[in-house]
Amino acid sequence: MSSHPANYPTQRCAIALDQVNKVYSNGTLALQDMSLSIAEGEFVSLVGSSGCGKSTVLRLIAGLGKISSGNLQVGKGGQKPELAFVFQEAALMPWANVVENVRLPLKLAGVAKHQSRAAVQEAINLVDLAGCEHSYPRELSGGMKMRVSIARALVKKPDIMLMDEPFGALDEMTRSKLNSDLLNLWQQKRWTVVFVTHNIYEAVYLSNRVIVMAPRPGRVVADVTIDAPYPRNEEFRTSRICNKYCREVSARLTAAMTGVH
Ligand SMILES: Nc1ncnc2c1ncn2[C@@H]1O[C@H](COP(=O)(O)OP(=O)(O)OP(=O)(O)O)[C@@H](O)[C@H]1O
Repeated sequence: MSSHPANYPTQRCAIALDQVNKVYSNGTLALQDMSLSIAEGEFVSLVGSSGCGKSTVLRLIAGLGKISSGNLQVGKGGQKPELAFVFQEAALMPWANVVENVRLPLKLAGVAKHQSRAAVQEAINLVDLAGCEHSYPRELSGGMKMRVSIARALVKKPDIMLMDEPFGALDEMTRSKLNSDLLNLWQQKRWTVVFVTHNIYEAVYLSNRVIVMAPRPGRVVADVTIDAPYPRNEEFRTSRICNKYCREVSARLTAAMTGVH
């Protein structure tokens, strides 16, 4: 059984793209008629070959760039949700320790140091870095740096997490551990997650739905619901059902690349 209450993900729409087109200033049609609806609390992955517009979707949701036509709605009824972005590069400040790196978004928002202390410590604890508060990035492994990056995203208590290949540069063991820890966090915090990855296995393991995109122009060619309960553990990773979904997503990707849908 899922450890989510029965109403998670909710039926409330968190993000809706309706026939969105995105043309960059150099004329590149990055997205064509992209329609995608994501419910609050849902974990959705975007997969597709390089250049199919995955990062463009994330950037548009984040408000980093305008759609060319269509409709994009993030949040409901004029209430702007809190958004957090996590990139493949942890992009930490090398001269600052873990606490100062995690505190950055609060500092930029003008929150005084003494008022941010509890939130910073909570975020550090959540990513399992308690004890490393005073370490500098050069003293941390790649996986630990990514944990700091996730803590920095968590510190403002986001409603929506946008993750652009966050674990793409990590070795398989570290990626696998961070995948499990991310799922645990998601189950506690119930953000809406949009997760970009090139790794089919990771997408299936994590997601409620895997969206397969095709390039030139970028568009959705398949929307695969991963009908398997959470929590997903080691048993799920090696299960027949997980394997079945990986094969299905893989076939859809191959079809997308060869133009046969
Ligand atoms: N700022 C930009 N100006 C012009 N074209 C752009 C810009 N950003 C992206 N593109 C183009 O838009 C298309 C989609 O790019 P995007 O980065 O969204 O793809 P992606 O699926 O995330 O690729 P990757 O997996 O390689 O990161 C590509 O053809 C890319 O060259």
